[in-house]
Amino acid sequence: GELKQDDLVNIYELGQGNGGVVYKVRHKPTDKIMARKIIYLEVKPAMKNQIIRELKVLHQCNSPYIVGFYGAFAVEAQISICMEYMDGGSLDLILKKVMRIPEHILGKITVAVLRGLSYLRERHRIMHRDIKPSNILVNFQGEIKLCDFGVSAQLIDSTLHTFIGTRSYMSPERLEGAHYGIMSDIWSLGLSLVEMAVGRYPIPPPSTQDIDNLIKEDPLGNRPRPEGFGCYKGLAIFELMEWIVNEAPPSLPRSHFSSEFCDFVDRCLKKSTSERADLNTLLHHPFYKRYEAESDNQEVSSWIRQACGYDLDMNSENNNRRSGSST
Ligand SMILES: O=C(NOCCO)c1ccn2cncc2c1Nc1ccc(C2CC2)cc1F
Ligand SMILES: [Mg+2]
Repeated sequence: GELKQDDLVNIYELGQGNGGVVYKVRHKPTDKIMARKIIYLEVKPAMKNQIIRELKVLHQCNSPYIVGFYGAFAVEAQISICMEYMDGGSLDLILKKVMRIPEHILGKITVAVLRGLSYLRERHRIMHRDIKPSNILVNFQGEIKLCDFGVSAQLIDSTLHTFIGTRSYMSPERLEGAHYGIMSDIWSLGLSLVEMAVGRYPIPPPSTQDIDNLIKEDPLGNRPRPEGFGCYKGLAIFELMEWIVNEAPPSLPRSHFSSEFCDFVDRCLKKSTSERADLNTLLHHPFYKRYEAESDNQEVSSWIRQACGYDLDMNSENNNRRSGSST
């Protein structure tokens, strides 16, 4: 049945950011644990109803690579979107916990993101519009799923002006105000992969020396990050956008990553959309092929558990530590 506010009990806040706050909640009638995102919108009632109507399409968005949807409703100026609770949190929070994400895990993440993007395009004729580590969620079963994609055109329009951010995963063509589409999601995937592989937002690109320091210091990439690392006082957002549009794209050093992985991100990060690989090309790329065969989630499940500091032999219920979620 329909979700309504009075049936939900807040457990704790999962995250905040970019105009939304997310709570871990319990749905009393079914005792189901959910994530509830609340977006504040001062819009006319007609627009609010249109947003809720458009969000109902999410009931048809069923894929192992897309976060589940339970329902949406509006109360005053709040839009609530209730979705599957992912107990491993989002990849930006995982990245804060560990130094870097190892290549074999990034391979599984790439498979999930490309399959999720394919599902959204083939079955719902939509692009994601906001691919970045905080919109890729994981759980202790080792599943990797996408959230916060642009299913409601009215919600997109109503939140366009609320862009708050210190970093951009937007493609050069989108930053320039040109027409953009799925190819813009491919750029965002490439940039996200470089960030997760190296351990910091990759613009301006880290020097080879930076990379050596990153890897030499911590080859396995699992030591907790020392204070101050990664939150380098980078460029201001406008300088960042100028850099993305005017300078060479970031790339991975072949000294520390496989040539297939380096080639994969290079093809995602071509500044010209005509040179950039499209979804189908990437689905045939050796880097994707290397990981698409593996069907079990066990490897990712073990890695997520150790990254979240869970002992492998304890189940997650015993630890009531918090895990983050998308914002
Ligand atoms: O949440 C968002 N941006 O995050 C910024 C606010 O923290 C956005 C934006 C535009 N959108 C247009 N339509 C939906 C959304 C949408 N949210 C959203 C989309 C899909 C799901 C699927 C069930 C998993 C959950 C969602 F919450
Ligand atoms: Mg988000």
